[in-house]
Amino acid sequence: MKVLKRMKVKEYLEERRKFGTLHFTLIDPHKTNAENAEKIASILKDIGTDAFLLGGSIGVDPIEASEIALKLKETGLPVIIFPGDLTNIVKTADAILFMSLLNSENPYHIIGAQVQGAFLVKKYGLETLPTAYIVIGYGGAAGYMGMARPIPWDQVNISIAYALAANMLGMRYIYLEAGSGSPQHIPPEVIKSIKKTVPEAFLIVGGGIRTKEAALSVAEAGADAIVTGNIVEEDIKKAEEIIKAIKKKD
Ligand SMILES: CC(C)=CCC/C(C)=C/CC/C(C)=C/CC/C(C)=C/COP(=O)(O)OP(=O)(O)O
Ligand SMILES: O=P(O)(O)OC[C@@H](O)CO
Ligand SMILES: [Mg+2]
Repeated sequence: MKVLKRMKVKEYLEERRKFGTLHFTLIDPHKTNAENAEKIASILKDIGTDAFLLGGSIGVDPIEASEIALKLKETGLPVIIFPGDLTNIVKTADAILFMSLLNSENPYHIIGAQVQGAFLVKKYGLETLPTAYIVIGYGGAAGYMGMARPIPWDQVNISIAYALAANMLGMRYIYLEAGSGSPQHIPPEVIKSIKKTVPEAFLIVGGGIRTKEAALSVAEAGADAIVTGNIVEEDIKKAEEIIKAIKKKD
């Protein structure tokens, strides 16, 4: 595997997905400081996490976030901004999920924030990963702050139609979000149907994944990457188990 420094994040993700489901560790700068992030990063890198997502819905201090990004970068793994808003955009990251919350009721979260952030992203030289952000079910803080109209869990066809429309609009990455801390993760049948409809899309799935069984069911349904946030902060051993399970190290 080539080292990331000579590789674009997009190429790195494509290369890695050939070997199975990826794991993304989500770090929220509002909840984790640079020292703690460094510890988490070194533990989870050794177990096999593939990249770091950096972001939060609320209370992000861009100065702290840029310090955290620097620490995470020391692992050699990509640091990808997962923006809750403009304060999440920092120069020291490698890339950004340049995302539109497709099922928001507020155009600000569909195209407004992106217009406001575009010059900054360009100025910082961040690699952009064009992402459809689709909120399903619970929604959590992201759903609330992003004024999403979450798609009901059982309305599988509506979720498929969103993913198809995103793909037709040229969005390479599709993030299926159940909401941070969701009591339920994205149902496997939703993931399966979307994977079948848009097999070429890079499917990121997150929200409410807290056990290895849950992670495995999401991976087997066709997720290209699984995101875990809360469990990393609450019980790092469980996060390690999740990574080992999807990397088939158990
Ligand atoms: C600035 C650019 C390019 C885009 C704006 C991005 C959009 C559309 C944001 C609106 C939706 C939103 C608020 C997403 C948040 C995504 C995120 C960082 C989630 C991480 O989890 P938290 O929501 O912080 O969960 P906790 O409650 O566990 O802290
Ligand atoms: O914190 P959890 O529930 O793992 O959710 C992760 C992520 O999808 C939130 O945006
Ligand atoms: Mg958060």
